[in-house]
Amino acid sequence: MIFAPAPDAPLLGVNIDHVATLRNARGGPFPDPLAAALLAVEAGADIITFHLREDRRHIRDEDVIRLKQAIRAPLNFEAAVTDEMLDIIERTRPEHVCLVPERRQEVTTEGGLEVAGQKPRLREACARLAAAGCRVSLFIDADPAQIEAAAEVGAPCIELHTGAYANAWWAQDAAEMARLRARLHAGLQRGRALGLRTHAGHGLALWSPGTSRPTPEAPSSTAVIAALPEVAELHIGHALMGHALFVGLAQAIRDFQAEAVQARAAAR
Ligand SMILES: CC(=O)[C@@H](O)[C@H](O)COP(=O)(O)O
Ligand SMILES: NCC(=O)COP(=O)(O)O
Repeated sequence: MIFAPAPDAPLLGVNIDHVATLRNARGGPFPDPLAAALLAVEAGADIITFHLREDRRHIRDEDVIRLKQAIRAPLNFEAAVTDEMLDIIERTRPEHVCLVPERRQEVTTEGGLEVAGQKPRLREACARLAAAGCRVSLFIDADPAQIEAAAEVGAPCIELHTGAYANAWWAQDAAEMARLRARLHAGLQRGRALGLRTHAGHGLALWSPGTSRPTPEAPSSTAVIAALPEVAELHIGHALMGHALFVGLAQAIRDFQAEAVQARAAAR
């Protein structure tokens, strides 16, 4: 199906972290997150997003260098607010930076950045990264105090954490979905009123639980958030890569079967 372009549709940042997760599970070079990023750009991704974690559990320093050299779309470098990360970002000079919180034991980014409680530190980081030519975004919860603090410290953008909404969606908890959608929408509107560019991301998915495809009655979590008019960018990774498995698995099986059949024929 070909969709007519919607001029106000959110840009899509494709997060490639979990291609690296899969690669690192075996310690070899495959699958290469750079190859995934190249394919993503060719397929229409507007932005390539990646998170260089302090523990390097998925993306590694050499991936960052290779991405910077080879990717022509804007890079969105997600990082904790540490001196080490700020130094790496200054050397890399990605187009976009998203400052995120990190905890060693978390399985993923479980909450938003505490901006209101560390304004001097964030003000300094935003100024440093702006001086390096990076557009800075702060990854925060849809909390009015954090949104106002983001504007105060000079960040031009915020990305609202959609993880709680995404979890409610997986559980199909209608009351919680309605409450969290309204909270996100109010947060996006507050951000816009403060002059911020507003993004959203984390945990967003495409297929509805219990159905093979989203329907108008049970839209995907991605559709619900994308429909909010203040969302200028969506950043999606984990479920997008999971979705790729299901849209690509049948072809992968055919490719491996063909390889085996041809090898056996050639060996005869
Ligand atoms: C900040 C954010 O929400 C994600 O982009 C981030 O990359 C999550 O970390 P993991 O990819 O390690 O789950
Ligand atoms: N900032 C959110 C992001 O990049 C993607 O998060 P996820 O879809 O991997 O949960």
